[in-house]
Amino acid sequence: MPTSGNDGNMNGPAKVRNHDDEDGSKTTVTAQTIDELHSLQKKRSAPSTPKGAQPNSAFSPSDEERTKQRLESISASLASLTRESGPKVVKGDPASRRVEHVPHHRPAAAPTIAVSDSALKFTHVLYNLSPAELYEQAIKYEKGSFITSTGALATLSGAKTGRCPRDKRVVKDELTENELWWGKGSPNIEMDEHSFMVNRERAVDYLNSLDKVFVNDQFLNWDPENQIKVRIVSARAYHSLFMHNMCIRPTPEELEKFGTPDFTIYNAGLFPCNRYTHYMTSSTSIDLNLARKEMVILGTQYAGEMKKGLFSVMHYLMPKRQILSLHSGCNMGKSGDVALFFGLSGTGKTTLSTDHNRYLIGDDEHCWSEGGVSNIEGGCYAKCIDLSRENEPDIWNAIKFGTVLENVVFDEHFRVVDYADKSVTENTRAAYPIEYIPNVKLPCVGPHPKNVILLACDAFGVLPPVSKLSLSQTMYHFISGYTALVAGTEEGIKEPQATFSACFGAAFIMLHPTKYAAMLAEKMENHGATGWLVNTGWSGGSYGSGSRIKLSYTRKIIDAIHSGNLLNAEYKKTQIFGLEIPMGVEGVPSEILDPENTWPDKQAFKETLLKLAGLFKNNFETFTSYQIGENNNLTQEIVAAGPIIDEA
Ligand SMILES: Nc1ncnc2c1ncn2[C@@H]1O[C@H](COP(=O)(O)OP(=O)(O)OP(=O)(O)O)[C@@H](O)[C@H]1O
Ligand SMILES: O=C([O-])CC(=O)C(=O)O
Ligand SMILES: [Ca+2]
Ligand SMILES: [Mn+2]
Repeated sequence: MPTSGNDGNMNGPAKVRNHDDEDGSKTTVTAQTIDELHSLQKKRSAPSTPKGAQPNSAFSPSDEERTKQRLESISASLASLTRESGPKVVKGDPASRRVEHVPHHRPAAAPTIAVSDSALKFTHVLYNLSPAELYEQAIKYEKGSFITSTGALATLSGAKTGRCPRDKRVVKDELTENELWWGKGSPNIEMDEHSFMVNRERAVDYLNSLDKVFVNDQFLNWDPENQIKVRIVSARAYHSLFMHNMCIRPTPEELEKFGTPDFTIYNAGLFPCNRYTHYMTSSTSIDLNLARKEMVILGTQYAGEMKKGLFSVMHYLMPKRQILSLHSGCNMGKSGDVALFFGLSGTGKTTLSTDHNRYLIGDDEHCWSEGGVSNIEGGCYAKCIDLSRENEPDIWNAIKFGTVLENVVFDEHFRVVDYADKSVTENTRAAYPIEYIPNVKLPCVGPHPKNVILLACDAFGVLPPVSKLSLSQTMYHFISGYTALVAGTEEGIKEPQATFSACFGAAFIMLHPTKYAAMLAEKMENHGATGWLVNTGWSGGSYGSGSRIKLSYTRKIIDAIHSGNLLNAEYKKTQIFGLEIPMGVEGVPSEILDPENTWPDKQAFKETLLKLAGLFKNNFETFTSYQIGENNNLTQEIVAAGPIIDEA
């Protein structure tokens, strides 16, 4: 606060003075009290639709009515299903005196047995807070929340720093029993409706026991005809800001018309599930009920569960509308050419779709419909381990005010993040709104893809840096969903671990993989898309002797795919995997294009290649008994497009 020059009291505490003091100075405030001064600081947000008359009343009767309806809707979301109709909800922070609109909530003649003390208390609702408000909530109330030197919000996700796929449950009822993929290899582990309700009640009771909950009303999917309205009820500002960034943010006008959500998440992750509950095998449970359109989270605060839980929902809802949901990144060139980037975690979807020379449509979850592609999300979720300004400038610059930084380590005084530090976890992450990437394509939609790039981080070092795939090879590798990362990178040399995850995201799919594969084949064929396999992993030997392919080389390869130069290059076919590899790529040393050249020990190369081929074959066996598409020809072609191990 500026101090008046002729005040004569420069050393004392600043005084609040009235401006019609004797000196009539304009440098003093008009407020009479500190409270009044504070009340001047915050201006009411303008109502989203201009109301014409009554410029002084910020809330016209219809605004009031709308607020009441919204609180009733939230009260219904939070209602216990075994007691009275819903908790008393109040808008605003309980710590601030400005509490708005207590709805007159009168349960309809509840029987005494249904009345409990919890029915007498209020639950404050912090509804669609802004990033600044969420920062303040996090810093005030959530241990481990700090502002980093670039303005991001550093948070801790608690004991869980990654997803828990084994704790995911899906309600098996008459409908889902037949519709979903169950059994071996499926990510859908069943639970019954009753156990779901036990967990739901547990989550709702926990949330209602708090002074306040956060509620986000947002959208999924940039395709306006297939948009899904989601409500996220959570206990932490971290969760609310994460979803604010990751889902599509409604405009004030859209929020006014929001109405009833299509899907609701109850995130009670701070509270464990009860292992006496049927189907519970740990204190963590992520439960999906498609009939009720609800998800319950207990026993994990890792925010990625919400993001990927909703992705599972989309993997159910979209194929019903003949829309293919994809675990892929997506970008578009200046001339409108769209590329999809599939790959398991850590293979480069976010890194390679964030390309300074192209428009970003999205980094992780998309839909491919009759109209083209659309991003499901409103934000990106980038891995931060070893992040550098040089290699990934756009992601680096996106880590600023508003961005959630999970589980990173920083200097205690300057709050400069050390991205190399894995003390909390190797899975450090940044969640930021997509418009933090400068060349974003808004709205995040594009025409039909021209290139479908399958990313594999092959730590065995035997897959070529790039190969052009036939349609059946694309399907073979899509269904296989291969990558091989190295487990404990710090404990010296370890065998790479091959991972096969159908559709490059088996943890999120709800139907049998062949359903998605058939849709992809049809769309690629109809729109003339070319498939590519890009190894972002090892070259010159397996993990331990070779090294990871330079990101700059991979970027050159991707450039050549986008430009169309690679489509017409000269090719040769590899042994065993039968992959077409180019003789040259601009900016990439030719000798690395055939991995055999880069291995000093040719015998070791051959053995490792055969070993990997065997792993592919074993994995694919479970799919050979399924038919893909309308007739059996495609299935046979796809099986034949895998590696051929000649025993002779
Ligand atoms: N040649 C390369 N190509 C791609 N990424 C590379 C390469 N070399 C190193 N990397 C690193 O590998 C990581 C790829 O992670 P990225 O976040 O892009 O994975 P993702 O596929 O988006 O995973 P998720 O689905 O978990 O978000 C980054 O940290 C990147 O810097
Ligand atoms: O969901 C997460 O935690 C991160 C992610 O994108 C993935 O694993 O594919
Ligand atoms: Ca990613
Ligand atoms: Mn992902």
